[in-house]
Amino acid sequence: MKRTTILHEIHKTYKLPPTIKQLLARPLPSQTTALDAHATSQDKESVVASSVTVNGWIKSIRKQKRVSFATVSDGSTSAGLQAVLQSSIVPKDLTNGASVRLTGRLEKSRGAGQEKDFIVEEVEVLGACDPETYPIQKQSLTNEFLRENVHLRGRTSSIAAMLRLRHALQKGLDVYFEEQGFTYVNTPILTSNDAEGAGETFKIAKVKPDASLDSESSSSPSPSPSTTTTTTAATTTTTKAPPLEEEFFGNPAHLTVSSQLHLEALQAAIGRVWTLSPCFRAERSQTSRHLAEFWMCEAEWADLSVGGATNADAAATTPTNDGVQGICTVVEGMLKTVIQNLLRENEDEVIGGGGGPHRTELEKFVSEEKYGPWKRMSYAEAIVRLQEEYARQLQGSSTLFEYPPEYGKSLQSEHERWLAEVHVQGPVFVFNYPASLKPFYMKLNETRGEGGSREEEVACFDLLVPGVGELVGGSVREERVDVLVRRMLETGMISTKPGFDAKELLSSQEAELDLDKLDLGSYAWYVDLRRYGGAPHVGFGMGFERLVGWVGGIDNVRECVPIPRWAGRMNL
Ligand SMILES: NC(=O)C[C@H](N)C(=O)O
Repeated sequence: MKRTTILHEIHKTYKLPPTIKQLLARPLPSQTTALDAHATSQDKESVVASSVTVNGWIKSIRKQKRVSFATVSDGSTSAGLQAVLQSSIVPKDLTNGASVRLTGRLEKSRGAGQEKDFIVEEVEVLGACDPETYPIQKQSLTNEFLRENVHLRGRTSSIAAMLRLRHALQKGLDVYFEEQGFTYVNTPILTSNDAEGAGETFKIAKVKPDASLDSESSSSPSPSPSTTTTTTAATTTTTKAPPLEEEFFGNPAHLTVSSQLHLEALQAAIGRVWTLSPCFRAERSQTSRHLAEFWMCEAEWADLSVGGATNADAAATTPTNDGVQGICTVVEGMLKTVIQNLLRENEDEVIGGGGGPHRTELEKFVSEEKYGPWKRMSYAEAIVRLQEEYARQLQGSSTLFEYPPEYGKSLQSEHERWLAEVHVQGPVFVFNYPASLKPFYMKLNETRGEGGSREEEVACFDLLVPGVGELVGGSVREERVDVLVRRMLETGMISTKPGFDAKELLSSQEAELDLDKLDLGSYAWYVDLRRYGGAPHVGFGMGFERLVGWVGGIDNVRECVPIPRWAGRMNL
């Protein structure tokens, strides 16, 4: 048997009934004549059967004397199925929110607004839903009300559309990375490192020691430190102090803030890797762009062209595939692929709440004719543009940046949004930030800014997009052991072994730091990656919820994740 035939047989035997989306996409039996003589048996099977059973939830119901109308949804599409029922078969508990099994036939609709009607012959209420107390009422509900009822909010059409959008975006990412020869890998959630060195990790609490290990060790001749002996004049009693809690893994553990470091280890083994993983940041931030638990799409790949000069200023106007410019090219390709896929699959329902201007804008950004390659500018140039704008603002325009832009300071969200929304009016890559603003793993450029006047800069970029600000960040990774270790020592991430002084080592005239004098702690393995066949490589990370927000035209990342968590809120 041919492979396709075998697969077809398997799909026939082990298949679930069609979803509403699948049913609505199939031709009706009355339209089968449209299938010509060349139609395959698969085509014929995909015609709607004469009797179909649908499981779903009642979204709305209008009960009339003779005939009742209900909209039924199973979540597979925003278009509900329009069910027409003889009122005589409508049970009392067929109310908004109830889960039902309906059997009947699909017919060409006589009403406007939908192509097909579902003429119901049998109704079974699988789970009733008290219409008086059901929180998901038909009137529009505020985001805050739905966050409080997060366990039920997937029943609303906007959150359900967001869930389908996440799915569609993930499929698009899969397509792009597959085409580029990447391998999808899984990285750990628990880690011994703070990948950003920014101290925003959630720590895993210590645990009580394992009692069974205790009894094994009780045969040891040395007394347990948790046993104390109290002597009084009359009696001698032995009481056990509560055992000291210990690290479960033997060393401190955290929830990961980024998969990057682990991805780098896998990259150094199989070349091109990517992941979409949960990340956790213990920031108290209450902004519309931050969550304590979020998903990040991250990729690392070997870039053997990166070995040379990495100062990308020269390449700013002609995108090349070297160094940081090469990463920007990949990120642009990835986003254009993902958005094109979405637009082609006509996922209109999930873009900006049904298309409209937001869809048109996205179409423009991914079109080579209408928008072209995305703009790129160095951090130094961005600061100049922002300072010009600030000067204009000081001369009397109504809004004034809260933070005056200054070389050497981080771009604030207001700066990022002005660059993307007003200055460029579209996505813009900002590259080569001062090293002091960025983490230890970013590669130091070989030249210090123009004329040596600026600080040392790193070969990195942020992609800023309208409505969101920073969507993606990435860099060439520092593969030179000495440069890497120096930055880690300077920033206090690693220390010296007893008897050595960090300041002295850093200022010594010796060409390279002596690793034997350093305590690399939990970063020893990361340094090893460079010592054993380390090669130039690059990577980036993209907040998945921010992508969902940008593409979906959704204002707050709390509405871009199924079950959001942020400082002060975790209802389930
Ligand atoms: N993988 C990345 O480059 C993302 C970066 N580590 C971050 O967390 O922002």
